[in-house]
Amino acid sequence: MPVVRTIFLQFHSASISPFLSSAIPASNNISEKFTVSCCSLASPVTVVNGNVEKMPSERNEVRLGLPSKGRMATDTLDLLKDCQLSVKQVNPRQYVAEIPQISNLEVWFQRPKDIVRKLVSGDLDLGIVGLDTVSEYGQGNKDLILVHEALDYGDCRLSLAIPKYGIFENINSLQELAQMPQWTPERPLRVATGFTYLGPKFMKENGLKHVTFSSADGALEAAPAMGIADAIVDLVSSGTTLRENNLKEIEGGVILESQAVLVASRKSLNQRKGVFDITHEILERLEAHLRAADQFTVTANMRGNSAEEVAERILSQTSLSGLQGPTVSPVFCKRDGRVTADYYAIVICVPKKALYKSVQQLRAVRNLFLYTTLVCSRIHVYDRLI
Ligand SMILES: Nc1ncnc2c1ncn2[C@@H]1O[C@H](COP(=O)(O)OP(=O)(O)OP(=O)(O)O)[C@@H](O)[C@H]1O
Ligand SMILES: O=P(O)(O)OC[C@H]1O[C@H](OP(=O)(O)OP(=O)(O)O)[C@H](O)[C@@H]1O
Ligand SMILES: [Mg+2]
Repeated sequence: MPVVRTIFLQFHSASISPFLSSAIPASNNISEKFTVSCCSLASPVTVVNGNVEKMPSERNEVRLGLPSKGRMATDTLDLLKDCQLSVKQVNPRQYVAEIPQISNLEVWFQRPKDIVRKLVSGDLDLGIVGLDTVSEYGQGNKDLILVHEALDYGDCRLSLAIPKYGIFENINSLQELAQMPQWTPERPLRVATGFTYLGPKFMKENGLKHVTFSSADGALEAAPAMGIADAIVDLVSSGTTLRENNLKEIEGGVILESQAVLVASRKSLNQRKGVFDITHEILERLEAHLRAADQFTVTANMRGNSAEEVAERILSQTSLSGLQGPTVSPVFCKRDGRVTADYYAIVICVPKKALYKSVQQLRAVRNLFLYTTLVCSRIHVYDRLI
């Protein structure tokens, strides 16, 4: 289950708590990465991605970047919908949209990597992308804040994978790969990847010396069989693509565990009017939804002499006694012209991980009574944050 591991906004003060050094490590100004010196001109030409100004640009609207394409796009809209935030696009070919429930917020559809770049350049204030994209394109920039780091979709890992066959047949760990005599300065381990920041950083941190990287986009898994590379660094989810291409992951080879995250620009949060409040609003809705998604209501009808007696029976069970509740309500029926309540409907709220045990214990109690139904359903909206 998605545990919401980090919420970085402190709502009672205007400050942002210190955070996140592991996922987004050392500071690094991303605009340096896009600075190109053009040798044929007398003076160098600087190419930056987005806004060239150092300060946030003049605008009054708060901007949220959402993935425009790929598997994250639909899932992100679905999540927002579950949080009662409907993204209204005037037409599907337009890149700007609004969320009527939040005023002064513009939604911009962008490629995930461009969302990260534009957060850094100050052209977006908030964004939803995979942690892998934040880490790769954010390159440790301290301006990027993970406001929510577990949105519970887009789960995958960035992994090093090698062939199952040939010289790699008996290699099953990063250590064994590093110790292979084949890798020399003249013939290094050749790795194909789209993650040209995280890949080399990982190899360096793990002491692999003779390694070269080639950048590639898509269908990376074919590179070893084509003789273009010895290994790959790519996203893995089910593992099917690796398996079908005769590749394997190795012990110690996971570079990053990723899922969708809500990212903000620290500068925007501190300096741009409205960003903090809107972030708070979105975060509360996300939290309410994600917490509720882990909770189930269990309803059972039981026979008893009184509501108190039924409640006592239920609370005598260890798994059920710690829960708030139960709610016990009489179920009325008319018998021989008289209205009576022989049955009681009990409702308890159970976390997903306690569901099986709770249902088992309810069944045990239920055996003492006549029963009609036992219904479990996911709670869709929590009415308030705990
Ligand atoms: N196989 C996967 N399973 C689950 N999530 C994934 C998987 N591959 C990628 N992701 C997540 O979805 C994000 C977007 O991936 P997606 O493949 O949709 O876009 P892309 O790779 O940038 O574009 P494209 O595949 O069209 O070139 C990734 O950054 C990652 O967070
Ligand atoms: O472990 P699996 O479930 O098989 O998923 C892994 C594959 O998914 C991604 O590719 P994608 O489908 O995005 O295609 P791409 O290579 O064109 O990006 C990733 O690059 C892997 O190739
Ligand atoms: Mg892809």
